[in-house]
Amino acid sequence: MSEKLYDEVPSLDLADFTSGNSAKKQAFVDALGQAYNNIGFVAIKNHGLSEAQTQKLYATIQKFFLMSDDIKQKYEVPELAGQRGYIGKGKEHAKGRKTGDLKEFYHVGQEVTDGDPIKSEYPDNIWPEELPEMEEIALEVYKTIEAAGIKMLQAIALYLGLPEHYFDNKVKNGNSILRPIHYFPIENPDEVPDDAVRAAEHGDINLITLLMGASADGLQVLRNDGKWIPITALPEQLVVNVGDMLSRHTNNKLKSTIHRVVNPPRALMKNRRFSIPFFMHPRSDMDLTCLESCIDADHPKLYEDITAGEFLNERLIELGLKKK
Ligand SMILES: O=C(O)CCC(=O)C(=O)O
Ligand SMILES: [Fe+2]
Repeated sequence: MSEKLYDEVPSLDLADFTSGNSAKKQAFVDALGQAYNNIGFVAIKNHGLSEAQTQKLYATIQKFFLMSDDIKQKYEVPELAGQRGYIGKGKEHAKGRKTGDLKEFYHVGQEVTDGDPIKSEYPDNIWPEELPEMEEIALEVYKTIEAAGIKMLQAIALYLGLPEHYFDNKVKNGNSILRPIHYFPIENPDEVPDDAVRAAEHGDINLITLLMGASADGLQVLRNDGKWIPITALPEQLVVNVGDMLSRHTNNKLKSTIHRVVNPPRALMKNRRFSIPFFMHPRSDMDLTCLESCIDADHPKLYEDITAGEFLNERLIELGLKKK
């Protein structure tokens, strides 16, 4: 691992990868690999998502979260283990914790439209009747970020010495989730548990996460030396990080870095925050067994063989979203 200590998350231009200039493409792959071998996060521009799409989705989800809890709860379906629709305040906690995070969120999943039998594995999306505009913009953003994610995985494949299109079929109609999050205002900080935070420190479950610029500060990533580094993406950037599935598949060559969302100072707890991550998952049958090319005498195999579907199931139980 390179010992470089980053003071901020490196910024890359996805157009360097897609433009057809082979030197730029290679430079992108090298820089991405270096960052993922170390801090596990980059910020990218030219990802294909427009400012207008971003604003429209934010406006829509703000309307949703500002509705009453009674209305929002109509869209909460516990039997789906939080995989679609609304997930209420404090329901999810980080792995290894009991206190729920100070957030509520909404899950939009894959819409399979090409006859792929995988459709039967996925629950239908849930759309709030109060917001007829939500379906179209959420699915448009879903597809656009998914396309950027496929490009990022192509760059990652090249860095790993795999065929460029190694991940393409594995993520085709994959189990990805778009998750608008509302870190709700807290008028009286004494009313929440002392150790409750917006998002306790965690690694993401999936292959990679693509995060749309948040409405406020708070996201921090844990550097190798134990220091928390704030992530301040520019409005035109997506923050893209490695998740546990990819770190497992690469025997930790790529780092799924621990991150968290801290609370604002006590006096500012009444300020809300919104963010929208896209968790890019493969199809459930993807084999996450450590790649042979990532195992050698200095890097013994760290993980048991497991499929993406089995790994996700384990995690949903650990996060409090699914019953055993
Ligand atoms: O809200 C954010 O900025 C990040 C959220 C996050 O890390 C997550 O939901 O996994
Ligand atoms: Fe996360």
